[in-house]
Amino acid sequence: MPNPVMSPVIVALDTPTMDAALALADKLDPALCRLKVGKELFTRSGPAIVQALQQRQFEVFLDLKFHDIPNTTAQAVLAAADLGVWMVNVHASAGYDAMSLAKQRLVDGNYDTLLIAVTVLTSMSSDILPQIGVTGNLNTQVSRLAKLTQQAGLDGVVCSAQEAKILKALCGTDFKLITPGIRLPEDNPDDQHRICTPKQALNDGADYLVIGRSITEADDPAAKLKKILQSIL
Ligand SMILES: O=C(O)c1cc(=O)[nH]c(=O)n1[C@@H]1O[C@H](COP(=O)(O)O)[C@@H](O)[C@H]1O
Repeated sequence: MPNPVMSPVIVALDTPTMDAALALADKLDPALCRLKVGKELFTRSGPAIVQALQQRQFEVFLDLKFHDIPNTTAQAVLAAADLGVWMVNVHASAGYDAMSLAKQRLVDGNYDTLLIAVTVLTSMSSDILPQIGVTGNLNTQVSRLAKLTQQAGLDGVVCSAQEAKILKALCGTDFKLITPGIRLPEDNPDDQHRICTPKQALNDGADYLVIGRSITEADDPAAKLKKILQSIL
């Protein structure tokens, strides 16, 4: 197993091919970041990409956001844990039973893979929520799903850093907050709606920062990662 990494940055390798992902990984230092493998890359490359990154000493967050009936969700989480990944996620809106069964099976199998749940995607804003039947306040919805996730025994949630303060107060310091939608002031927000700078996110209580395009589309990804790390010193 790789050594624990002190950096809070998780770089999202949202590339279409394994070759492109490994070319990016080879520019990055496993002492300075973890890597996230998401739906596009995993669907194209499968477990081989996870193994190749682990061989390069990277800890991997497998971001497949499982959202299914309890048994299917739990067995998918176990399959991810069998790959030796550092962290895996589900959607909190799969519900308490799916989350708690998945966590129970990890505990029963003595896995140390962290299990977290997505609350409300950072690409969503309050005016979009009614499209999916959520008519209440966005922070209320994020808080409800975070509390449900904690009650189900998971290790933390994916949320926007804009909700970090509220969730740390609600769920306590041990409950991990993983925050995508991170941008330096000069970066393009792309399709993210609830964004925050790395420094503000950490000040407000985020534990990990998921950062994709700001790093992966930079002319020099390693230099951009270092710039981000310097901004949070
Ligand atoms: O679970 C995630 O990682 C995730 C949840 C969320 O609410 N928002 C979100 O952007 N993500 C992921 O975080 C990454 C963000 O990438 P960038 O917007 O390029 O920094 C993408 O890989 C998304 O799939």
